[in-house]
Amino acid sequence: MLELKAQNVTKHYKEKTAADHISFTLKNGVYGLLGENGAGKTTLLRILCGILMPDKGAVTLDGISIHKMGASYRTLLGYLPQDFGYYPDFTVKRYLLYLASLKALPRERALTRYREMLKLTGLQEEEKRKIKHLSGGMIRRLGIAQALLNDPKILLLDEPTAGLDPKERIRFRNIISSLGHDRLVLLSTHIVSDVANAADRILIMRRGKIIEDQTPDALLQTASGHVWEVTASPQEAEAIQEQFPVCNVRTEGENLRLRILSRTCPSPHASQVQPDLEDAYLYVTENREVC
Ligand SMILES: Nc1ncnc2c1ncn2[C@@H]1O[C@H](COP(=O)(O)OP(=O)(O)OP(=O)(O)O)[C@@H](O)[C@H]1O
Repeated sequence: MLELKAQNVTKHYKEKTAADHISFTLKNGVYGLLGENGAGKTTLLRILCGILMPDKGAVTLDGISIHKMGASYRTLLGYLPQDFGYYPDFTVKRYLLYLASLKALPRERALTRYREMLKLTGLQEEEKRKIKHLSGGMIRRLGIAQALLNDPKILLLDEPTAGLDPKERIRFRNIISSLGHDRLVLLSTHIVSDVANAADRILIMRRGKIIEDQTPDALLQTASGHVWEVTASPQEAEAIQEQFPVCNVRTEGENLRLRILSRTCPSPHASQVQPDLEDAYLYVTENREVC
């Protein structure tokens, strides 16, 4: 099994530290890289791809620097950047076969993989359509199809669900879940539900640092006992929101039902509830502010 290792990876853009002494080891499975916009996810993925050199630290595959591996690393890699480049006037078929030739796939193999990828991503009916006529969701699926053409053992996906509607999102998640068995998939997103079911491990990134690296169950455990719900009048709700991080608010008649993070019981009327991953993510990222 492959072992992709980041050791003390650090990257600065002038005074900004986008990756700050990041270390982890990834093997086969699906990993969710969660973090708000600007946390440093794209920078980290570009470093893991070998497109960007870290200022400090190293990325190794089975103990060998990915930069030393060069082309042999790239044959193992599939990458879907946030804005992947495509040619709007190409048809789906022309585009994927063109990408297959860039990845140096022999003709027969290219055609087989092309058919398999169309099926996996549900784009069979679109093969003759020009990319400029596809929906945003179809284009994202085309992106994953191109990233998978060479059957990569390492698949890095940068915000693959950005801009998708809920139905496309679910479809995408199902594709991702089916991929992680015999490869390493790292998926970056700022949307917790994108990785809640699919990820074997969740890495949370904040201000260039990996602040958590846990299984979803362990992450839920972290927030256990710290999530509460309370019904409050709009005035009371305002006071609560000033005091505690609020995960969710919903209207209940004239009142509001608040879901809040607190280490101790925040009000005599509050009841403790089981955390979900959204709560746990907020708990971890807002930890210093949870009283
Ligand atoms: N080429 C660059 N020059 C200067 N600063 C940069 C550059 N690329 C990224 N940054 C900064 O580094 C930080 C991390 O950016 P990065 O794009 O890696 O984060 P991200 O988590 O992927 O965010 P997003 O989801 O918005 O893309 C941000 O503050 C960003 O403004």
